[in-house]
Amino acid sequence: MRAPVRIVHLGLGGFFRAHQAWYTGAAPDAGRWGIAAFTGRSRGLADDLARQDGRYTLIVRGPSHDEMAVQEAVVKALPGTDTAAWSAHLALPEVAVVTLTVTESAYAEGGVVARRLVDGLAARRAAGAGPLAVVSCDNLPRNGSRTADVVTALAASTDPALAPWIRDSVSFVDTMVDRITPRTRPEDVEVVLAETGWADAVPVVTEPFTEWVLSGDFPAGRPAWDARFVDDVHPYETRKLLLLNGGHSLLAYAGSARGHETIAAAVADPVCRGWLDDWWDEAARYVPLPAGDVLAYRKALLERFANPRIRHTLAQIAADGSQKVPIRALPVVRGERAAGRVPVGGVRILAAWIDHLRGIGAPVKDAGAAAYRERAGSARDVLTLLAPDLATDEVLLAEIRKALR
Ligand SMILES: NC(=O)c1ccc[n+]([C@@H]2O[C@H](COP(=O)([O-])OP(=O)(O)OC[C@H]3O[C@@H](n4cnc5c(N)ncnc54)[C@H](O)[C@@H]3O)[C@@H](O)[C@H]2O)c1
Ligand SMILES: O=P(O)(O)OC[C@@H](O)[C@@H](O)[C@H](O)[C@H](O)CO
Repeated sequence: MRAPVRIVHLGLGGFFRAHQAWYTGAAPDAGRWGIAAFTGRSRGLADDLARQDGRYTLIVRGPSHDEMAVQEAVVKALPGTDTAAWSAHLALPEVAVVTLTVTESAYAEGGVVARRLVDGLAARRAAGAGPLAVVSCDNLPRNGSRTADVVTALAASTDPALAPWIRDSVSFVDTMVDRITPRTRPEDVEVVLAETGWADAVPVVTEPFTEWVLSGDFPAGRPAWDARFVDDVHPYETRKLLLLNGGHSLLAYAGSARGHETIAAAVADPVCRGWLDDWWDEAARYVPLPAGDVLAYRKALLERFANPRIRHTLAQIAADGSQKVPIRALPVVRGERAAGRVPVGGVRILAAWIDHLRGIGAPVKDAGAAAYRERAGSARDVLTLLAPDLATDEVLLAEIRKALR
């Protein structure tokens, strides 16, 4: 017997299956919590997974060996284009939690997050199905508040009675999510077949490390996830966004420009490693956690990045830089300039991203990049668009120009 659907997910992909679905399947009350998972837009993965009744193999790939286990928490896989099914699921009174992993760009005003949640929550209100929690698991600062803002803004302009209902009935939970999950490759399908005899069309590869920190209420309940529940997620999300994701973006642009293809290859290059240390030294000043904790996190992170069996491509991480660079680099650059220092690591990220916009290193795959590419010939013009407050900082501009290839 499969668990009943009590969680609805939007953004069925690799990360959700390695993280939230894994936590749900591993919880002691897993039998009470099934997930109906919708893709963000395309239908291929939903169809493949539906053919396997939602089951798939999670390959936990350590530096020396793999561990594999079939995951059962996803009981339905549906295409994001089936908006009727989406609203019908959100209107079920037994559904208590909605989770999201739809990438940073989907949180833009009028994007998928706002549209789908407003439609689904309107159906829930009409059905009298009661309160629930919405948990954004995307790499955005204050992801819960960000979700609340875009959803309530759209509700207020399209369905004025819905906005107060959302305020009273929906809890937007802030989270920090962490588990490096590269895109599945054809070789991974073959490894599962050879190891287990099952021709799983859609396995997921992930690293052994995993972390989930949450802050907020679950008015209709939640699984007994083995996660950390705190009053304020901010210190943890800052640690992760600046050190891990910021480090990733640095290597994605600067490492690919040096001919590397993966994170592991880039950190094995002493030049890239030096750049990473520069970035971590300055970014660490902005992580509001004890210095010893930050140092331990850096040490563990380096081991995670160096895992040679995880092929996390720089091209995958480089995508959507226009959404990621402001979150991952600018807080540090602004802080350092306000303190009168030259942010060597932050400058490296900005210069490498401008080089990338100019066609150096990983290819540009970013729906928000057109305006930046038009201006990529001039560092000042890029900064004017990215961070107008920094575009007249002549010291910063001179350093960026020096760091360009
Ligand atoms: N992969 C990781 O290591 C990792 C770790 C932590 C957090 N995350 C978060 O999870 C997100 C998804 O990562 P993934 O590895 O599962 O990617 P993926 O490509 O496997 O899946 C992405 C999902 O999001 C949907 N999507 C993408 N862009 C969209 C858009 N603009 N509008 C609507 N839907 C969209 C896709 O249809 C798909 O369902 C990341 O962007 C990040 O915010 C990923
Ligand atoms: O998933 P993105 O596109 O937001 O960012 C790419 C990586 O930096 C990211 O996926 C990390 O691997 C992840 O955040 C680790 O938990």
